[in-house]
Amino acid sequence: MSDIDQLNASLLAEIAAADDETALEAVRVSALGKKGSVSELLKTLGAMTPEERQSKGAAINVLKNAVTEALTARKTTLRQAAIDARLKAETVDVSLPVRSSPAERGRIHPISQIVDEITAIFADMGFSIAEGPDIETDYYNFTALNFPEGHPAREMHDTFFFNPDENGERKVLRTHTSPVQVRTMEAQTPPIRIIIPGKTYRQDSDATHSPMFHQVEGLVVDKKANVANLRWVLEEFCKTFFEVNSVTMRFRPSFFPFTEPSFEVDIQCDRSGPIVKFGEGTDWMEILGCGMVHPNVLRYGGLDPDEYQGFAWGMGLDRIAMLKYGMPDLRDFFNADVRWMTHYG
Ligand SMILES: CNC(=O)COc1cccc(Nc2cc(Cl)ccn2)c1
Repeated sequence: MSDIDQLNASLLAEIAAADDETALEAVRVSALGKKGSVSELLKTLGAMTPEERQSKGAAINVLKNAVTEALTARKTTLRQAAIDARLKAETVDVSLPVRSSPAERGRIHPISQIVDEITAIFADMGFSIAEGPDIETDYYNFTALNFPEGHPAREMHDTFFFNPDENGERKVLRTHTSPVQVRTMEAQTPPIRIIIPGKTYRQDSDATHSPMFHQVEGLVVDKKANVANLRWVLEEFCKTFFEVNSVTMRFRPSFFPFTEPSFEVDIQCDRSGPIVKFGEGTDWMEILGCGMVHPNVLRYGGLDPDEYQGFAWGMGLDRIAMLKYGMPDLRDFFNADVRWMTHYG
């Protein structure tokens, strides 16, 4: 066997024995690198006679091509083997049962569950869902909702204010989701039937008040909308939400700048036991505020109160969720304690 045949055999054996790309690269450098065995052979051609160079040169080129092809083939094999190994290691067996621990499964936060549940109930009644900015202008959060200048709600003790911007305008963190309703009245010709879930903010924090809380408000504006319609809409909602066939509600006269008349609504329940029961009992639980949209608010929305009427309501979601889930402390909603989530989620 010639020295070229011996080199060919040993290089092909080294290439076959390389079990990863690093080892294979080392073999390539040892054969085809500047000081590689094949490169050294090619350098000997210079000192040969033309006849020797012709025969030896051809043989060395055959060797070089054979080694190059073997290196390429081996690299492809190794790459495919690496892909197969990953596929095997990372394969997810979708036929496996779900993980035992709920905490590992991940879950929907109870507030999100309640938002989905309430918006689904109103969506079934023909309402659309509207959203708006959490950072609102003073105009949409107060003025367009008929809050007079100097109203206490406009004070710092209740509302988060931003520093005035370059135009001297002071933005606020919205204290309710009502601004979205004004924006909708400006943008949409009645009939309007919208439900607005969202975060709201107030300078308040104790066992039943969190500085960030969730509200759902609703608005109906049409050529004919009255208190009887309002009562029906809220009764239908409560029966579905509290899962009872009949519900007794009490409308107590109240006051909100943006509604006239205004009411606070209680639902009859039984609070004698550890868990509040709805649809029975002789106790009352306040669940929401509502009323006929004040004519000034219709006007701010660009509507003529002689042509259109409306009613609206608002409820604190966190409070409703505490009622439904029987939770003692509102602040637990936002502590992201896995034990709490496991229990309520
Ligand atoms: C937690 N929420 C409450 O205690 C009371 O919320 C309420 C009560 C009555 C009406 C509304 N919203 C509303 C919005 C517009 Cl644009 C016009 C008229 N009203 C919200």
